[in-house]
Amino acid sequence: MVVMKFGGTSVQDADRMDRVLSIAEEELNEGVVLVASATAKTTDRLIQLTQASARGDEESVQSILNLIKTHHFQIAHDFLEGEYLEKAVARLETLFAELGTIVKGMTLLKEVSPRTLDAVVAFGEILSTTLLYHRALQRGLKARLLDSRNYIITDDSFGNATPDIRETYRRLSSGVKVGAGDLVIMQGFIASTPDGTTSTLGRGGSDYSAAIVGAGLHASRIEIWTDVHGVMTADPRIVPEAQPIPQLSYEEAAELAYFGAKVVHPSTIQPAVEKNIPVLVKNTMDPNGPGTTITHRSPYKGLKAIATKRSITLITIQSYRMLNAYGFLSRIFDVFAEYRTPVDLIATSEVSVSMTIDNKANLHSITRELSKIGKVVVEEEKAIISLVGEDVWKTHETILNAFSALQGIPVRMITMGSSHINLSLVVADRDGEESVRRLHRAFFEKG
Ligand SMILES: Nc1ncnc2c1ncn2[C@@H]1O[C@H](COP(=O)(O)OP(=O)(O)O)[C@@H](O)[C@H]1O
Ligand SMILES: N[C@@H](CC(=O)OP(=O)(O)O)C(=O)O
Repeated sequence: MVVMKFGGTSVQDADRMDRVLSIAEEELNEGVVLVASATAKTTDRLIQLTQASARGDEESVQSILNLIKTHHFQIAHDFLEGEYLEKAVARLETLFAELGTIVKGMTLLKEVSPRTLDAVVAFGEILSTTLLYHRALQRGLKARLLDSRNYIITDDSFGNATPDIRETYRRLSSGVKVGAGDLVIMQGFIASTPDGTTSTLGRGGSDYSAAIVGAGLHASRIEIWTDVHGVMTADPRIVPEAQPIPQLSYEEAAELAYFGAKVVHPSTIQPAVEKNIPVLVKNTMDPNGPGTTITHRSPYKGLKAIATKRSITLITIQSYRMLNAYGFLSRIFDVFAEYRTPVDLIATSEVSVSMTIDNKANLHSITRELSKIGKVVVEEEKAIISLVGEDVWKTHETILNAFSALQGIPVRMITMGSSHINLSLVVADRDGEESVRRLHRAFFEKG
């Protein structure tokens, strides 16, 4: 059995949805679980909808709602007919009536809790899979539509919930049977708490859903279908010369994903690693292309790709009380733990510690607490540039070449992951893209 995940751009309209079903059909003899995201832009629009409701801005609420409605009804009319169209339209009407009721409540109260936000954004995936399902039936496929909320069970951290993996695997293995010829359609991103309240796995979370479903059902592989040729040597939006990487290790892929190569969601890799299931990243617009295969082993040592993470905050804490002291770092990290803020990079000297964080939600409180320990300097608008590959910094040429490529661009911090897999630099955000382009030129565009 294969799990195939299709992202928002892969299901953006009727043509793409048809393409997706053709790709899935090719693999139906193995049995397919198709995990789909909301159509491109829909999740953003649903979030805008909640923001407009919170302002009590009824005019914007109606216009966003109409945009989402028109788009989905258009898809239904574009590729469905007869009873399939009738059934799909009836289902869409019901879904939009439910959404309308929630939105009315929000607009009246001018209040949107994280729980309500999840209830609203979940409609994106429910709508897209409803359309895929009816089209699959019209195409004569043996299709079933499941609600992921009955299988993926999380805690109540709405907006970025953590799955209860054991319960989720239990429900998947007892409730989802996939035989040869079967097409099971499920939603990415959405889940529920044990009492049935809708939750979500965080933005971009459909990859994670696919990996959880793949691991829970012992899939032979997990395919992530997207709008690029695979994991590339750099973000192709920044570097048009970027090339697909045929093979990567889980560790390399996780590092790249975490440090900004958003083609694969960072958590995706984890459930696949644990069950040793290969992850393939492929292009919906070029299904016969090789894509990227992510497995346990790296095919060769050295640099594979350059990733970048923007809008980073660098926090430096300095104190002479650090000299020869112990327990200092733990006091610092307790502050980050208290405010549930992950630290990405860290560099220390005898009297100072520099750290980067991505999430600024609690920056003010964190700074206030850290000031009790030492002098704190906060620098915003930074970018992390990561050179990733097994043993990437073991050869001194990588470091020499990197610094010579970056001549004239001030490097604020440098760290080398102890796993030898990541050499990261911090530069000003405005220098981020130029740094990636120069490094890519130096390492991948020679000759
Ligand atoms: N190293 C990289 N390789 C491939 N794509 C990358 C990389 N870094 C960033 N990206 C971006 O990731 C995008 C695909 O991710 P995403 O938008 O989440 O797709 P989807 O909607 O299919 O889930 C690509 O369009 C690309 O611009
Ligand atoms: N629709 C959700 C989940 C997701 O993963 O989408 P995509 O696969 O298009 O990145 C989001 O936009 O965050």
